[in-house]
Amino acid sequence: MNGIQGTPVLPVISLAQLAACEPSALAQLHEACVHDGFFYLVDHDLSTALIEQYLAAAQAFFALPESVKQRFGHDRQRGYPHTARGYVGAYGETLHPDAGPDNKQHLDWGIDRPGGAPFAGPSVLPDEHLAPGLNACAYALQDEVMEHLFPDLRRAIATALALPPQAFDPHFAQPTLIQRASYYPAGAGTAGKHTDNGFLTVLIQQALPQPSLRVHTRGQWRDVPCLEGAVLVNLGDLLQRWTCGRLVSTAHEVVHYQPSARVSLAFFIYPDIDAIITPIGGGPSFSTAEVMLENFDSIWVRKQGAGRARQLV
Ligand SMILES: O=C(O)CCC(=O)C(=O)O
Ligand SMILES: [Fe+2]
Repeated sequence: MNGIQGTPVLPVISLAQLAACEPSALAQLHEACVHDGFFYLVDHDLSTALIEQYLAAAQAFFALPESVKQRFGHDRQRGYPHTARGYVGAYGETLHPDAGPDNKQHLDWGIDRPGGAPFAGPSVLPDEHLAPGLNACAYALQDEVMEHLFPDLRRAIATALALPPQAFDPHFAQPTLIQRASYYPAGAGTAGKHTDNGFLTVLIQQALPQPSLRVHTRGQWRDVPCLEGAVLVNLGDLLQRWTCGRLVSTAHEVVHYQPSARVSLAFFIYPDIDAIITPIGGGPSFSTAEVMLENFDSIWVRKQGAGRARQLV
Protein backbone atom coordinates (compact mmCIF):
# COMPACT_ATOMS: atom_id res chain seq x y z
CA MET A 1 0.00 0.00 0.00
CA ASN A 2 2.78 2.42 0.79
CA GLY A 3 6.11 3.44 -0.67
CA ILE A 4 9.49 3.31 0.96
CA GLN A 5 9.27 3.18 4.77
CA GLY A 6 5.53 3.65 4.75
CA THR A 7 5.59 7.02 2.98
CA PRO A 8 2.77 7.25 0.42
CA VAL A 9 4.09 7.51 -3.13
CA LEU A 10 1.95 10.59 -3.73
CA PRO A 11 0.83 13.46 -1.47
CA VAL A 12 -2.27 12.79 0.63
CA ILE A 13 -4.42 15.92 0.82
CA SER A 14 -7.60 16.56 2.80
CA LEU A 15 -10.45 18.21 0.90
CA ALA A 16 -12.11 19.17 4.19
CA GLN A 17 -8.96 21.05 5.18
CA LEU A 18 -8.76 22.69 1.76
CA ALA A 19 -12.40 23.78 1.98
CA ALA A 20 -11.62 25.29 5.39
CA CYS A 21 -8.68 27.16 3.77
CA GLU A 22 -6.14 25.59 6.11
CA PRO A 23 -2.79 27.07 5.09
CA SER A 24 -0.84 23.80 5.46
CA ALA A 25 -3.30 21.93 3.21
CA LEU A 26 -3.21 24.73 0.61
CA ALA A 27 0.60 24.68 0.67
CA GLN A 28 0.53 20.91 0.22
CA LEU A 29 -1.88 21.28 -2.70
CA HIS A 30 0.34 23.89 -4.32
CA GLU A 31 3.38 21.65 -3.98
CA ALA A 32 1.46 18.65 -5.37
CA CYS A 33 0.08 20.59 -8.34
CA VAL A 34 3.45 22.12 -9.25
CA HIS A 35 5.63 19.02 -8.74
CA ASP A 36 3.49 15.87 -8.90
CA GLY A 37 0.36 16.64 -10.89
CA PHE A 38 -1.13 13.63 -9.11
CA PHE A 39 -2.29 13.22 -5.50
CA TYR A 40 -4.55 11.28 -3.16
CA LEU A 41 -7.59 13.21 -1.92
CA VAL A 42 -9.10 12.23 1.44
CA ASP A 43 -12.03 13.66 3.47
CA HIS A 44 -13.82 14.15 0.15
CA ASP A 45 -17.29 13.12 1.35
CA LEU A 46 -18.02 10.80 -1.59
CA SER A 47 -20.27 7.94 -0.49
CA THR A 48 -18.22 4.76 -0.01
CA ALA A 49 -21.34 2.61 -0.35
CA LEU A 50 -22.22 4.29 -3.64
CA ILE A 51 -18.71 3.74 -5.00
CA GLU A 52 -18.91 0.04 -4.06
CA GLN A 53 -22.33 -0.30 -5.73
CA TYR A 54 -21.10 1.49 -8.87
CA LEU A 55 -18.02 -0.76 -9.08
CA ALA A 56 -20.19 -3.88 -8.67
CA ALA A 57 -22.74 -2.71 -11.25
CA ALA A 58 -19.93 -1.91 -13.70
CA GLN A 59 -18.37 -5.36 -13.18
CA ALA A 60 -21.75 -6.97 -13.92
CA PHE A 61 -22.06 -4.90 -17.12
CA PHE A 62 -18.60 -5.88 -18.36
CA ALA A 63 -19.48 -9.55 -17.71
CA LEU A 64 -22.30 -9.36 -20.31
CA PRO A 65 -21.74 -10.95 -23.73
CA GLU A 66 -19.73 -8.79 -26.14
CA SER A 67 -22.64 -8.72 -28.61
CA VAL A 68 -24.87 -7.16 -25.94
CA LYS A 69 -22.28 -4.56 -24.92
CA GLN A 70 -21.71 -3.63 -28.58
CA ARG A 71 -25.33 -2.40 -28.71
CA PHE A 72 -24.01 0.63 -26.84
CA GLY A 73 -20.91 1.09 -29.00
CA HIS A 74 -19.77 4.29 -30.69
CA ASP A 75 -21.65 3.47 -33.88
CA ARG A 76 -24.93 3.50 -31.90
CA GLN A 77 -24.35 6.93 -30.32
CA ARG A 78 -26.25 9.96 -31.59
CA GLY A 79 -24.27 12.86 -30.11
CA TYR A 80 -21.22 14.59 -31.57
CA PRO A 81 -18.58 13.26 -31.57
CA HIS A 82 -20.06 9.78 -31.36
CA THR A 83 -16.82 8.61 -29.67
CA ALA A 84 -17.70 10.66 -26.57
CA ARG A 85 -20.18 8.14 -25.14
CA GLY A 86 -20.80 4.44 -24.89
CA TYR A 87 -19.00 1.11 -24.93
CA VAL A 88 -15.60 0.24 -26.40
CA GLY A 89 -14.36 -3.36 -26.37
CA ALA A 90 -10.88 -4.80 -25.85
CA TYR A 91 -8.18 -3.31 -28.10
CA GLY A 92 -10.63 -0.59 -29.19
CA GLU A 93 -8.67 2.40 -27.85
CA THR A 94 -4.99 3.27 -28.16
CA LEU A 95 -3.77 5.67 -25.48
CA HIS A 96 -0.17 5.49 -26.74
CA PRO A 97 0.53 4.50 -30.36
CA ASP A 98 3.87 2.76 -29.63
CA ALA A 99 2.20 0.53 -27.02
CA GLY A 100 -0.54 -0.46 -29.46
CA PRO A 101 -4.23 -0.91 -28.63
CA ASP A 102 -5.09 -1.19 -24.93
CA ASN A 103 -6.34 -4.48 -23.53
CA LYS A 104 -9.25 -2.95 -21.64
CA GLN A 105 -12.93 -2.21 -22.14
CA HIS A 106 -14.73 0.95 -21.18
CA LEU A 107 -18.14 2.57 -20.96
CA ASP A 108 -18.50 6.37 -21.12
CA TRP A 109 -21.22 8.60 -19.73
CA GLY A 110 -21.31 12.40 -19.70
CA ILE A 111 -23.61 15.23 -18.80
CA ASP A 112 -26.30 15.12 -21.46
CA ARG A 113 -27.70 18.51 -22.46
CA PRO A 114 -30.12 19.47 -25.23
CA GLY A 115 -29.00 21.69 -28.10
CA GLY A 116 -26.48 19.61 -30.03
CA ALA A 117 -23.26 21.13 -28.65
CA PRO A 118 -20.18 18.90 -28.90
CA PHE A 119 -19.79 16.39 -26.03
CA ALA A 120 -23.36 17.07 -24.81
CA GLY A 121 -24.78 13.67 -25.71
CA PRO A 122 -27.36 12.20 -25.81
CA SER A 123 -25.95 8.91 -24.43
CA VAL A 124 -27.16 5.53 -25.62
CA LEU A 125 -26.55 3.35 -22.57
CA PRO A 126 -27.66 -0.04 -21.22
CA ASP A 127 -30.98 0.16 -19.44
CA GLU A 128 -31.92 -0.93 -15.92
CA HIS A 129 -32.97 -4.37 -17.11
CA LEU A 130 -29.57 -5.12 -18.71
CA ALA A 131 -27.39 -3.36 -16.16
CA PRO A 132 -29.24 -3.07 -12.85
CA GLY A 133 -28.27 -0.01 -10.85
CA LEU A 134 -25.49 1.03 -13.21
CA ASN A 135 -26.84 4.34 -14.54
CA ALA A 136 -28.41 5.25 -11.19
CA CYS A 137 -25.02 4.81 -9.47
CA ALA A 138 -23.15 6.56 -12.27
CA TYR A 139 -25.35 9.65 -12.16
CA ALA A 140 -25.56 9.71 -8.36
CA LEU A 141 -21.76 9.70 -8.07
CA GLN A 142 -21.58 12.23 -10.91
CA ASP A 143 -23.69 14.58 -8.80
CA GLU A 144 -21.45 14.14 -5.77
CA VAL A 145 -18.29 14.78 -7.79
CA MET A 146 -19.60 17.67 -9.89
CA GLU A 147 -21.70 19.45 -7.25
CA HIS A 148 -19.41 19.15 -4.23
CA LEU A 149 -15.96 17.62 -4.63
CA PHE A 150 -14.96 19.39 -7.82
CA PRO A 151 -16.13 22.95 -6.98
CA ASP A 152 -14.35 22.76 -3.60
CA LEU A 153 -11.19 21.42 -5.21
CA ARG A 154 -11.27 23.93 -8.08
CA ARG A 155 -11.56 26.83 -5.63
CA ALA A 156 -8.74 25.40 -3.53
CA ILE A 157 -6.50 25.17 -6.60
CA ALA A 158 -7.24 28.83 -7.38
CA THR A 159 -6.50 29.79 -3.76
CA ALA A 160 -3.29 27.77 -3.75
CA LEU A 161 -2.22 29.75 -6.83
CA ALA A 162 -2.84 32.99 -4.90
CA LEU A 163 -5.83 33.75 -7.15
CA PRO A 164 -9.31 34.62 -5.91
CA PRO A 165 -11.09 31.36 -4.98
CA GLN A 166 -13.65 31.91 -7.76
CA ALA A 167 -11.03 32.60 -10.44
CA PHE A 168 -11.89 29.52 -12.52
CA ASP A 169 -15.63 29.55 -11.80
CA PRO A 170 -16.88 31.66 -14.75
CA HIS A 171 -15.74 28.89 -17.10
CA PHE A 172 -17.52 26.13 -15.16
CA ALA A 173 -21.17 27.23 -15.33
CA GLN A 174 -21.96 24.01 -17.23
CA PRO A 175 -18.81 21.88 -17.09
CA THR A 176 -18.09 19.24 -19.69
CA LEU A 177 -17.54 15.70 -18.47
CA ILE A 178 -16.36 12.38 -19.79
CA GLN A 179 -17.20 9.83 -17.10
CA ARG A 180 -15.69 6.39 -17.62
CA ALA A 181 -15.81 2.93 -16.12
CA SER A 182 -12.80 0.92 -17.36
CA TYR A 183 -12.35 -2.85 -17.14
CA TYR A 184 -8.94 -4.54 -17.24
CA PRO A 185 -8.96 -8.34 -17.64
CA ALA A 186 -7.11 -10.56 -15.19
CA GLY A 187 -3.43 -11.01 -15.92
CA ALA A 188 -3.15 -8.85 -19.02
CA GLY A 189 -4.83 -5.45 -18.76
CA THR A 190 -3.15 -2.37 -20.21
CA ALA A 191 -3.62 1.34 -20.79
CA GLY A 192 -0.71 2.96 -22.65
CA LYS A 193 1.16 5.90 -21.16
CA HIS A 194 -0.56 9.22 -21.70
CA THR A 195 -1.61 12.42 -20.02
CA ASP A 196 -5.24 13.30 -19.39
CA ASN A 197 -6.42 16.16 -21.51
CA GLY A 198 -8.85 18.12 -19.36
CA PHE A 199 -8.75 20.42 -16.35
CA LEU A 200 -8.42 17.56 -13.88
CA THR A 201 -9.43 13.94 -13.45
CA VAL A 202 -10.94 12.26 -10.40
CA LEU A 203 -9.96 8.58 -10.46
CA ILE A 204 -11.30 5.81 -8.25
CA GLN A 205 -9.46 2.50 -8.34
CA GLN A 206 -10.98 -0.80 -7.27
CA ALA A 207 -9.10 -1.89 -4.13
CA LEU A 208 -6.77 -4.75 -5.08
CA PRO A 209 -3.75 -6.17 -3.24
CA GLN A 210 -1.22 -4.98 -5.82
CA PRO A 211 -0.99 -1.69 -7.73
CA SER A 212 -1.60 -1.58 -11.48
CA LEU A 213 -1.54 2.19 -12.03
CA ARG A 214 1.88 3.72 -12.66
CA VAL A 215 2.56 7.44 -12.55
CA HIS A 216 5.61 9.39 -13.72
CA THR A 217 6.40 12.00 -11.09
CA ARG A 218 9.57 13.73 -10.01
CA GLY A 219 11.62 11.93 -12.66
CA GLN A 220 10.57 8.34 -12.13
CA TRP A 221 7.78 5.85 -12.65
CA ARG A 222 5.99 4.91 -9.43
CA ASP A 223 3.40 2.26 -8.65
CA VAL A 224 0.32 3.86 -7.15
CA PRO A 225 -1.55 1.57 -4.75
CA CYS A 226 -5.09 2.13 -3.52
CA LEU A 227 -5.21 4.09 -0.31
CA GLU A 228 -8.27 3.32 1.77
CA GLY A 229 -10.76 6.18 1.75
CA ALA A 230 -8.81 8.14 -0.86
CA VAL A 231 -9.57 8.97 -4.46
CA LEU A 232 -6.87 10.05 -6.88
CA VAL A 233 -6.75 13.41 -8.60
CA ASN A 234 -4.53 14.19 -11.56
CA LEU A 235 -4.18 17.44 -13.45
CA GLY A 236 -4.79 17.57 -17.19
CA ASP A 237 -3.21 19.27 -20.18
CA LEU A 238 -5.87 21.98 -20.32
CA LEU A 239 -5.01 23.16 -16.81
CA GLN A 240 -1.30 22.97 -17.61
CA ARG A 241 -1.94 25.20 -20.61
CA TRP A 242 -4.24 27.52 -18.61
CA THR A 243 -1.42 28.07 -16.08
CA CYS A 244 1.35 28.37 -18.70
CA GLY A 245 2.97 25.18 -17.44
CA ARG A 246 3.09 26.20 -13.79
CA LEU A 247 0.86 23.25 -12.92
CA VAL A 248 1.74 19.91 -14.48
CA SER A 249 -0.27 17.20 -16.17
CA THR A 250 1.40 13.94 -15.39
CA ALA A 251 2.04 10.84 -17.50
CA HIS A 252 0.53 7.60 -16.28
CA GLU A 253 -0.29 4.09 -17.52
CA VAL A 254 -1.93 0.87 -16.40
CA VAL A 255 -0.09 -2.45 -16.36
CA HIS A 256 -2.48 -4.95 -14.82
CA TYR A 257 -0.95 -8.41 -14.27
CA GLN A 258 -2.98 -9.41 -11.23
CA PRO A 259 -5.01 -12.62 -11.10
CA SER A 260 -8.38 -10.87 -10.88
CA ALA A 261 -9.96 -8.29 -13.18
CA ARG A 262 -9.78 -4.60 -12.25
CA VAL A 263 -12.35 -1.83 -12.65
CA SER A 264 -11.64 1.89 -12.32
CA LEU A 265 -14.02 4.86 -12.37
CA ALA A 266 -12.84 8.14 -13.86
CA PHE A 267 -14.29 11.64 -14.18
CA PHE A 268 -12.46 13.66 -16.84
CA ILE A 269 -13.58 17.22 -16.10
CA TYR A 270 -13.38 20.10 -18.59
CA PRO A 271 -14.73 23.68 -18.53
CA ASP A 272 -17.89 24.81 -20.35
CA ILE A 273 -17.69 23.61 -23.93
CA ASP A 274 -17.86 27.21 -25.25
CA ALA A 275 -15.31 28.60 -22.76
CA ILE A 276 -12.56 30.75 -24.28
CA ILE A 277 -9.63 30.58 -21.91
CA THR A 278 -6.85 33.11 -21.64
CA PRO A 279 -3.79 31.57 -20.02
CA ILE A 280 -2.81 32.99 -16.64
CA GLY A 281 0.49 34.63 -17.46
CA GLY A 282 -0.34 35.42 -21.08
CA GLY A 283 -0.33 33.74 -24.45
CA PRO A 284 -2.98 32.99 -27.03
CA SER A 285 -6.51 32.11 -25.91
CA PHE A 286 -7.94 28.69 -26.62
CA SER A 287 -11.34 27.05 -26.34
CA THR A 288 -12.50 23.93 -24.54
CA ALA A 289 -14.14 22.67 -27.74
CA GLU A 290 -10.94 22.92 -29.76
CA VAL A 291 -8.90 21.16 -27.05
CA MET A 292 -11.39 18.31 -26.73
CA LEU A 293 -12.03 17.85 -30.45
CA GLU A 294 -8.28 17.77 -31.14
CA ASN A 295 -7.78 15.09 -28.46
CA PHE A 296 -10.65 12.97 -29.71
CA ASP A 297 -9.36 13.31 -33.26
CA SER A 298 -5.91 12.18 -32.08
CA ILE A 299 -7.29 9.13 -30.25
CA TRP A 300 -10.07 7.97 -32.55
CA VAL A 301 -9.27 9.31 -36.02
CA ARG A 302 -5.48 9.71 -36.29
CA LYS A 303 -4.77 6.95 -33.70
CA GLN A 304 -1.97 9.04 -32.22
CA GLY A 305 -2.89 8.52 -28.57
CA ALA A 306 -4.30 10.64 -25.77
CA GLY A 307 -3.14 13.96 -24.36
CA ARG A 308 0.60 14.49 -24.75
CA ALA A 309 1.29 10.77 -25.37
CA ARG A 310 3.54 11.42 -28.39
CA GLN A 311 5.83 13.71 -26.41
CA LEU A 312 6.37 11.27 -23.54
CA VAL A 313 9.62 9.34 -23.17
O1 LIG B 1 -7.66 2.84 -14.88
C1 LIG B 1 -6.88 3.63 -14.38
O2 LIG B 1 -6.42 3.51 -13.24
C2 LIG B 1 -6.40 4.83 -15.17
C3 LIG B 1 -7.01 4.95 -16.54
C4 LIG B 1 -6.59 6.19 -17.24
O3 LIG B 1 -5.55 6.73 -16.97
C5 LIG B 1 -7.45 6.80 -18.27
O4 LIG B 1 -8.42 6.16 -18.72
O5 LIG B 1 -7.19 7.96 -18.64
FE1 LIG C 1 -5.50 8.75 -17.77
